[in-house]
Amino acid sequence: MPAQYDEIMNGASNGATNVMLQNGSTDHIVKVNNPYLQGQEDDFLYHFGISKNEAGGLKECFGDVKFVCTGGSPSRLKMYAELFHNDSGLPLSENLSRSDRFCMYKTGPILWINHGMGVPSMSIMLVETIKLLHYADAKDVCFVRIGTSGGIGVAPGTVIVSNGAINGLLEQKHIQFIKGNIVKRDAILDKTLCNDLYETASQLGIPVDRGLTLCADDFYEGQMRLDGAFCEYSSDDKFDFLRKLHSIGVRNFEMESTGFASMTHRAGVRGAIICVALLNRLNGDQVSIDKSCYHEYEMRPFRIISAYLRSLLTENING
Ligand SMILES: O=P(O)(O)O[C@@H]1C[C@H](O)[C@@H](CO)O1
Ligand SMILES: O=c1cc[nH]c(=O)[nH]1
Repeated sequence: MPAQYDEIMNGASNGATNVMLQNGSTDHIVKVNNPYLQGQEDDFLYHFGISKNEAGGLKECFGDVKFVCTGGSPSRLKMYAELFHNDSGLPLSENLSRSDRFCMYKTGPILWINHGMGVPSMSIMLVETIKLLHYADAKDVCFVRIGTSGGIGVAPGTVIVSNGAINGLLEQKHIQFIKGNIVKRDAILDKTLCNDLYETASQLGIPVDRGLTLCADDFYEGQMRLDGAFCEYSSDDKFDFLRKLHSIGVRNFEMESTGFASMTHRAGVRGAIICVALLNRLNGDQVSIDKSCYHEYEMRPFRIISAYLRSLLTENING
């Protein structure tokens, strides 16, 4: 058994034995809906390098998880986990992922996992995390994507709390291709969690707005940039589209929201997305902010989730 799992199970590295996180739900399991899994003795979560029948048991390791915080970059998520460990005093685990695809850190009942760029990468992470938490018998889990985005008609640095996620056809649906067909699934975020995060941002004095998030399949043409390697539309086309999006309530572009909203909904877990706008796309396409400004911006979603999580943490005196 790797040292880090051993430590976690002995309560040495995550403090899970006496920490509760009250997130307002009761006894909702993390759902999987796959009859084939029932007949399968073991299940290897390839992109984490973790098995269902892990020595020591997934329940002991992950059964207490109440929040999964996720975003694209592995180093950013590691930094968030370390900062949350400092903010909360909760012990920080080693990287629990044995694969280099994703990192996974644990601070008490909170997991910090990166998802890479775009829905295809993120969906692999979500499927394996949903199965992991299902096998661990975790209950009442919330997932929050804390990320970056391109703002539409908002000042750079504004954090957008998504009140819906739309695909490139401007529908609140996640599109998959299965069996040669297009399958569309509802993209649904948790209103209460979104409202709570919006309130937390307001209380912290962080510039915040609510709006729809457009989930693009790429950074350039899919977001109507004029600075990609290919561009077969005009500047007028771009601005017409951005203005149309703004008029129907879209406030930012990113690349994961519909997949995130539909998969969390299908798993019966509550999901929310808060992304800082790195730029206002009505003013340009290049993300050319300096390093310290970028850092200040990427810290804003973290400051919100950290304050929110700390407000939910209580000591379980019976633990
Ligand atoms: O991980 P974040 O939220 O920063 O990811 C956004 C969406 C795309 O994956 C990426 C493009 O730069 O930024
Ligand atoms: O413009 C942007 C910035 C970050 N992420 C995106 O997907 N688009």
